[in-house]
Amino acid sequence: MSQQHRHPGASGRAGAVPALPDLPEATVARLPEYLRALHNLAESGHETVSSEGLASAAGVNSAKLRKDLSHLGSYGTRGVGYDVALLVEQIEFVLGLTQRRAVALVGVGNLGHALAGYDGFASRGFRIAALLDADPGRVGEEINGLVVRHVDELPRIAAEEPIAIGVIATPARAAQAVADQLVAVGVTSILNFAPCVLSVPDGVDVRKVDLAIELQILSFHEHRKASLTALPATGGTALTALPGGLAATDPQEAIGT
Ligand SMILES: NC(=O)c1ccc[n+]([C@@H]2O[C@H](COP(=O)([O-])OP(=O)(O)OC[C@H]3O[C@@H](n4cnc5c(N)ncnc54)[C@H](O)[C@@H]3O)[C@@H](O)[C@H]2O)c1
Repeated sequence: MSQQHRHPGASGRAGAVPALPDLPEATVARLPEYLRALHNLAESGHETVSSEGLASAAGVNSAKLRKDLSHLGSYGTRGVGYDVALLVEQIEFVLGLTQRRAVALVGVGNLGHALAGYDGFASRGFRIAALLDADPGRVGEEINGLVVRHVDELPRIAAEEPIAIGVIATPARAAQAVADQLVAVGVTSILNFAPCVLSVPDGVDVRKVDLAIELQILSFHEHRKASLTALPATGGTALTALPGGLAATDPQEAIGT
């Protein structure tokens, strides 16, 4: 997932909750991984965990984990490690998960149906409050106990209950208009599944999920691995010819590594 837009000085949503630490974005991205690992540890009866244990459960290196958690003022206890319940509490507080946030999902087609039927949001602090679509043929359909409403009802829905996050699962050609509608009713966080760049005002955060891009990045690594095994050793520096006469001289400078 990529971050498309973030307004200046907004890391950690400064202003909304003044006591929050100003965290590096990469740390913010890892906190949900720690949280998931901590929940699993708690479920299996662990009350404490070492930084190495938590790092390996979360799939990161332990020095990075210690640095991340030090931003929260969490250093663990020498010889004991971190208190699992306390760390869950701290991370949930920082991520703003102590309140359940209302999500409006716009576009209830193939992907929208899958998202609307996914139970995992509730256990992670989110509640799908509205399902919206422009197709009258979809309006009225019930998914997981929620009835699909027409997207034009968005202002009424947002007036009934503030929408914290808007999820866009429409075709790309409709996504900008939907983003504008969400912004117009006060939504300041958008998760965009449509393969396009959205233009939003300052103060609105957009994150984009594009599985095709993830596959393309993996494709690059596959391609690179194949090219490295095909090349004879060149004393550590491989020179790979690219179309158009370009050359990649440093295979370590791969995107996404
Ligand atoms: N991010 C990913 O990894 C990923 C994966 C699959 C699909 N997608 C993208 O997700 C989007 C949805 O894909 P899909 O397969 O579910 O498409 P779909 O055609 O099945 O569903 C799209 C829905 O959006 C609705 N819609 C169209 N315009 C609208 C508007 N203005 N307001 C509200 N609803 C509107 C349609 O009526 C339809 O129900 C596409 O942009 C697709 O490219 C992304």
